[in-house]
Amino acid sequence: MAAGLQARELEDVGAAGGETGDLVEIWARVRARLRAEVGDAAFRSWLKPLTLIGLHNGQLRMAVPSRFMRDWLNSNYVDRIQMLWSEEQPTLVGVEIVVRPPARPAAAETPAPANAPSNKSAPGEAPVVEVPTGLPERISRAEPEQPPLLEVDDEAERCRAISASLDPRFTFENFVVGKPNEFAYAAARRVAEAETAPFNPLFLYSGVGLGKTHLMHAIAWQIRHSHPDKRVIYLSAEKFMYQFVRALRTKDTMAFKEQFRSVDVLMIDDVQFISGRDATQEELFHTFNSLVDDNRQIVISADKSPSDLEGVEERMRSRLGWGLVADIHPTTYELRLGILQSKAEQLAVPIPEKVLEFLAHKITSNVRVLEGALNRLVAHATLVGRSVTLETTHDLLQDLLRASDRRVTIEEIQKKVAEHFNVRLSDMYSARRARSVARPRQVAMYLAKQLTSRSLPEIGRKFGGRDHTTVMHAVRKIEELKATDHAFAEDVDLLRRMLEG
Ligand SMILES: Nc1ncnc2c1ncn2[C@@H]1O[C@H](COP(=O)(O)OP(=O)(O)OP(=O)(O)O)[C@@H](O)[C@H]1O
Repeated sequence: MAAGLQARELEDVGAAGGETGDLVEIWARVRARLRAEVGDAAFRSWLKPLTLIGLHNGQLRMAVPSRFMRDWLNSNYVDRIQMLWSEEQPTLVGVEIVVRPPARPAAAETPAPANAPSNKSAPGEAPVVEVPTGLPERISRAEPEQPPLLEVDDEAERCRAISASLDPRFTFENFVVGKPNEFAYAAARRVAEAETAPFNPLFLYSGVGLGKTHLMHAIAWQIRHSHPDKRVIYLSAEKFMYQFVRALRTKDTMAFKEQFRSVDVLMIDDVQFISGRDATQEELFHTFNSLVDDNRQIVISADKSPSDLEGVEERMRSRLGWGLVADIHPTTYELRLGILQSKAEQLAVPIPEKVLEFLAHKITSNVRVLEGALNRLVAHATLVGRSVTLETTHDLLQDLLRASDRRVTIEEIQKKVAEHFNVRLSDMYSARRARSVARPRQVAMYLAKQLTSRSLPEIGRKFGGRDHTTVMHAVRKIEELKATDHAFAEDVDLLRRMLEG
């Protein structure tokens, strides 16, 4: 029998069949039945975190770590729990679920379990029978006590260790704003400057290399600057998973949960990484619930919108979309030029405006590639001590320029032209010289020269192994015809626009 139990409470426990241990046994049986009824996934999400506090006046008291969970259990499971429990103990009057958030550990202390029993009751409330410590782990505690996760005692140190990888260049000041990213930028700034979470979570998404990570780091820098006392954790979803798995392996899950659930701002980058990783998703889900309940800010980034995240559970996707979802659109010419001008300004080497315009026009894939191109020009100029010109740019960036040209292939051009002039695709490579097939073939060669960076011999090879002089002749012929035949010129321009998309 647990020490410190009052006579009145003993009566209640007695009604259960004699000993506090009976309560625990009943709970174990009820849990087993619930698990069989609802299945493993729902059980792990909603019922496993439920812990028994005790019984008073026929009222069963249980605890969960967050309000969100309590509400969910009240709407979905509490009646069933009561029914199953009543079958074991007909004197049961009701079931009450209370919130017991995980207590924050003092620095250099081993954290207490989130649901560690406490003998304190709310003022004016009758004390409740507490399940004493020393009961089987699986019943009385979510996790065993463990030393802190990163072997760093001080919690602030732990946060710093996780966020150590913030890039000093990724600040709001260095972020160039244009139409495609103004909404995401404004949302990020608002989160960084607000005293309390204005929308939760902030979900940023875009294609590769368009500035999600930059904005996340910028939020972290800004908060660090204006609220140095706030605990901010920034990490990739991959790292979150890695730490979670390590915590499982070393049985450090309590410290893990504690660490993530006690921050002021949690930022997780590239959340698409958790696709198909069920245990990590579940942990993240509970972390989110706990933080949102406490009004702590969460910022997430991904390469897709929440609803398009395949391999991510429905409840998680809906959770991710609850706050503000902001996407960054592909760059425009103006934004690319703005970014290049801003980066060029920071470099010691002068870059002619013509070169920046050329790059902004040619390299459209993403900002990372654009930056890479600029860095390559600067590195070359610095090494050989020669200034950057349009010519050196062409030479140095051949591969990049070709890669971005690859958006239109010669095969696509041949197919489109054949369709347009109603000839067979094979006529693009055949030896037939009849005007009805030779002219479309020449148009295709001309467009291949205009729309790709392939050389004349390369183009010739793609057209049935023709010589480069044949391609040159075709290009000249089409230019002549365009200059003299207006309808023909329009036809060719239309094809060009269709191919350029
Ligand atoms: N608007 C912008 N202004 C200045 N730099 C930018 C801008 N957008 C992107 N960048 C730069 O482009 C590079 C790639 O951006 P970032 O890493 O943030 O992209 P991402 O969307 O997170 O990419 P990934 O999908 O690969 O994670 C970074 O160096 C970043 O500073």
